[in-house]
Amino acid sequence: MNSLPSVAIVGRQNVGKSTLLNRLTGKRTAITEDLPGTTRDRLHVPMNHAGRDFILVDTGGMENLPQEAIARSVNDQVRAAMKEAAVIVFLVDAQSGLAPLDHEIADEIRRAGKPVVVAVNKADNPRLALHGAEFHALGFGEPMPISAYHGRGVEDLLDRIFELLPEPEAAVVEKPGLRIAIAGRANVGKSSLLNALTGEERTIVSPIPGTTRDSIDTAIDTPQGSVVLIDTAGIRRRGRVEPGVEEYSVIRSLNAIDRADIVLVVLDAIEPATSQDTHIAGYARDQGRGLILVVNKIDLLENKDMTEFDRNMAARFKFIPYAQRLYLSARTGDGIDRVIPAAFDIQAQRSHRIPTPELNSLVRQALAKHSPPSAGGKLLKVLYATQVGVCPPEIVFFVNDPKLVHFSFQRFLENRLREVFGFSGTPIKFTFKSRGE
Ligand SMILES: Nc1nc2c(ncn2[C@@H]2O[C@H](COP(=O)(O)OP(=O)(O)OP(=O)(O)O)[C@@H](O)[C@H]2O)c(=O)[nH]1
Ligand SMILES: Nc1nc2c(ncn2[C@@H]2O[C@H](COP(=O)(O)OP(=O)(O)OP(=O)(O)O)[C@@H](O)[C@H]2O)c(=O)[nH]1
Repeated sequence: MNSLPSVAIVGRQNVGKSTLLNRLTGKRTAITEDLPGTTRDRLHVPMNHAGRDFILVDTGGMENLPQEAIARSVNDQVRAAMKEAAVIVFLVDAQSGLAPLDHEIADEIRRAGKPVVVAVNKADNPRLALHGAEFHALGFGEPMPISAYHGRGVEDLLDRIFELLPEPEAAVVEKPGLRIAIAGRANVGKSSLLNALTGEERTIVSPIPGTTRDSIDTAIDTPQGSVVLIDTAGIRRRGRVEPGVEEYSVIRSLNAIDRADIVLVVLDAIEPATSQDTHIAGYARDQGRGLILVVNKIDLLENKDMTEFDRNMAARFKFIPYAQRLYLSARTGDGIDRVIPAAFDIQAQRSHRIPTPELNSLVRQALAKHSPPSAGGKLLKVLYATQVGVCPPEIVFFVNDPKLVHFSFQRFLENRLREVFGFSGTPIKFTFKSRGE
């Protein structure tokens, strides 16, 4: 995956992490205060230095706060940030000097095994800068004296970070084939589905939520054509497992959707519509991906008549009425053989191009049936429609006044289009432009 490298600023409380972040980004993004522990949640700020893009990550202070729980979750977040980081900026304080906790943090940083630069902050004048030497003891080479507050040494620090950043990745050569993402929250059976589709035990399946860590692409040949399965780490429910790691799982899952043609939103038959489920499906829709709602674990359902269940599903997911719904069991294999053909079918529908004359005659007929909306006596006129894109299909309507287009009218047009041209399983993008635009 071609994601931007991140640079984590790590250090105990009150050494000036937020101040440094503000200085580096030239913005007042972080809240700084004299109170220790102000920076609670991590901040990610995109940066560019000397033509390199990276993401600067501010971490909370690594202090053993009396409120054990909060402290531990902060530490987990810091660890997660370090794990993800390409470079670590270890920030220490020239004015308070080398503290025992600095050594503990140094050990943590060593465990992360990343390139490190020690920045000695609050070295506001040359005398204080001399104090920097004692931080040699941390074992990360020459410490760099800086003053985040006054801006001293900050450019040099950026240059040093730049040197430590890895070479930009060569553009990843994506494998050819239909790209199918297996998305869903933790424990719905994504790994099991992947195994069932590939026909081998290639991922570790476990009843403990959060077992699938990294997204791995798997290429398979099917009777319908080549497929690349994009596996995603579960989108975890907030506060459930390992704070910090959860956040990265969400980003990774959304990344997988970004890279896919078709998204399998995997649901658990026992609990098929949590807000996480609808969030994932909504994201896939907004990205214009083909959508299949895969209800897994149907072997656990007592009532085998799915009519009522399916009616409820349609109601819960009425924001994507065109999404296909498949019922299966990754465990027993029941229904598995319908997944890949359904994905190829949707891809064909997403790729369909309506010839302009056909499209316009459909629009004319639709308008004749449903009198178009008007406002203050002004009637909406559709002058011309044309499909400008595929995957997802995108249709532009030239009208006399786009303000006259109501949501209900758009829905009416969409329904007519779907009745005639299908477009099953795919969102359609509509744009209304005024004549001359
Ligand atoms: N003299 C001096 N003070 C600084 C400098 N940089 C930061 N400070 C002060 O140090 C205090 C703590 O700064 P913050 O940026 O909030 O520190 P932090 O590390 O983000 O703190 P936590 O959120 O508690 O982890 C503030 O009062 C800053 O004004 C500096 O270069 N020189
Ligand atoms: N009864 C039944 N259990 C299933 C089925 N599919 C998966 N499971 C079980 O559900 C649990 C979670 O399955 P996984 O495949 O690890 O789920 P996941 O979505 O990859 O989970 P994370 O790694 O947490 O994101 C395991 O105990 C599986 O054995 C199924 O079709 N029927």
